[in-house]
Amino acid sequence: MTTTNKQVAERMMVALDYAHAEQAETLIRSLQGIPCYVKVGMQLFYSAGPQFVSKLKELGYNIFLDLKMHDIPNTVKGGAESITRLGVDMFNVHAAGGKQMMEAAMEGVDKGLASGAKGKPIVIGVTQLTSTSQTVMNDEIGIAGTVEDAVLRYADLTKAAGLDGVVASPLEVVRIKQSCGTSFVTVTPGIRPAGAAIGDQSRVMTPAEAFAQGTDYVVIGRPITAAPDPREALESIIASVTVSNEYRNE
Ligand SMILES: O=C(O)c1cc(=O)[nH]c(=O)n1[C@@H]1O[C@H](COP(=O)(O)O)[C@@H](O)[C@H]1O
Repeated sequence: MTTTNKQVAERMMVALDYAHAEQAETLIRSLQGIPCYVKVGMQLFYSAGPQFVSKLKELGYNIFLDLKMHDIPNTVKGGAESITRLGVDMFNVHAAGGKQMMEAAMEGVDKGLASGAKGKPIVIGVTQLTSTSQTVMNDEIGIAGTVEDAVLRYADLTKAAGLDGVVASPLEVVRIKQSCGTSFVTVTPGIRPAGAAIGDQSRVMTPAEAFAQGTDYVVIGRPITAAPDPREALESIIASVTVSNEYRNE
């Protein structure tokens, strides 16, 4: 793997959206040697639990634990403390829980660190889910204005609460970076290589386009996990970013 490809791979987060640990293990084996992040979401975590996260950590993976906590501040604080002790590299909470809830998450991280956790995880706020369209946000959920403005509002709130970044679609990255600064981390799902099925996603971009917006990490699930050859799918996504000439890894 070339240095550029390695740098791109390190910013790819493969979503292990499986109901059983064995399925995730099969995928992990097929991706061996590619230095990507792996994302453990609720489907896998609720079935395979913290032990499986520890196992992935022992294999040397960087882990994004995507449990999207959204509860009263005290409960989120306790959840964040437990997650920090688990030793993941990144986790998320819903920005819609508000500033006090997000601050409580950061207090939970501090408590986890004080009780012996090894490293501080990157903590990010979920803005508007990438499956949410303009129409759904306005007419069903009842939030007025553009999706982009709603995402921006959540991003500013997340920053004010002291978190490290947000989950958003790549379409909003430029404005988030303008408003919150270039070091404010953006994690962008809703990634679809050209021609791939969009499925339940709504606000999508190709991997090369997402990196050209200046995103830090892209999250990719089904375009890899549902491919006949997941390793080949990931390698060709990595190569598509390299050849775009738009990706800059400063
Ligand atoms: O927090 C997330 O990771 C997330 C936020 C969001 O707004 N949209 C979103 O798709 N995700 C996750 O990103 C992954 C996208 O998967 P695919 O649509 O299969 O590529 C899934 O695991 C989602 O749970």
